[in-house]
Amino acid sequence: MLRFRSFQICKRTLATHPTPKQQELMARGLPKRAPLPGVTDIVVVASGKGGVGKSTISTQLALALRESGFKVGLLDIDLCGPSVPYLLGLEQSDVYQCDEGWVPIYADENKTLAVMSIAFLLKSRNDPVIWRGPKKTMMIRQFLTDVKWDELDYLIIDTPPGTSDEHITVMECMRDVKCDGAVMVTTPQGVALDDVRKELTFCRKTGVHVLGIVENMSGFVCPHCSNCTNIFSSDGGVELAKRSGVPHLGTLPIDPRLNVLIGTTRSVLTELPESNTAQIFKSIVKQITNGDIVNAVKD
Ligand SMILES: Nc1ncnc2c1ncn2[C@@H]1O[C@H](COP(=O)(O)OP(=O)(O)OP(=O)(O)O)[C@@H](O)[C@H]1O
Ligand code: SF4
Repeated sequence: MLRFRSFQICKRTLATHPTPKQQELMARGLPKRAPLPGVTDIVVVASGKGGVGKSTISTQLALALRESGFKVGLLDIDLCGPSVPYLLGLEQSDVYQCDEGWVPIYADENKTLAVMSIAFLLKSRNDPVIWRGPKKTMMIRQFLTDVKWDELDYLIIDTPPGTSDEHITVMECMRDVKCDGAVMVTTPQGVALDDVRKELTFCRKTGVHVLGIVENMSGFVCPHCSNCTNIFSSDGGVELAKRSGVPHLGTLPIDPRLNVLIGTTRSVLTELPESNTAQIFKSIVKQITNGDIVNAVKD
């Protein structure tokens, strides 16, 4: 049986231990709340629908932020199907506890990418998470607060799909920990868009600021000539962003070369620097980091 003990949260505060990014922000006179000790900005990656590429985007976004020089944490709270360890090839890693909480896995020697997932607590990848309602809720809440992150510029949170109870709990927790914003992922087709539209309303109701929409799997990049072909409809995410009054952060095609990176901690920025896919990730990173999500208005 899995055990998830309660811990005293680290007492480190923004005032006594600001990260370099927090110091820079304070020097610029911008007020900043530090909802999790040591964490400057929290970005949640969400969608109203499953299978649209949340985990892929969370992982590559975390890696792209790391390549851009930030200290990054990646928290996978998809209790139904935690796939971040698989995507990063960290499935065999073991987490352990210290007095201050769970110690995340570091994806590199320089400790620039820290990873925590529910999957690290399961004996095998095939083990289901069998908790019900209140236990799951408690687990998610503890998971958010009981990880001992080192100082992070960004914590990326990969969430469960939008219809589950867990998802609702996660988004409610986001409000409580004062998340800086949500990146909504959709595919261009109507079904996914409908779900994301509902998710946008849900974010508005729960007071989670939406940083913008990423349209994923929009067209297919040929592995031979790199031409992009629109197999289904395209631009649904762009339209939704326009109509909802939220930024469109980028449109990613289905790029089979992304799948080659599965099981590694390599970023599309370093592996395919000339590709359109890398440029799109670069642009998303730029919008998140330049857009000063510190200033993001919480609805
Ligand atoms: N832009 C892309 N190009 C190529 N493959 C992609 C792309 N985006 C996602 N995929 C692939 O699609 C599948 C589903 O992606 P992913 O697991 O990231 O979705 P998800 O939204 O996190 O799913 P879930 O709702 O189950 O958590 C994976 O096999 C992933 O490798
Ligand atoms: S896009 Fe061009 S290279 Fe790729 S399969 Fe089609 S014809 Fe061939």
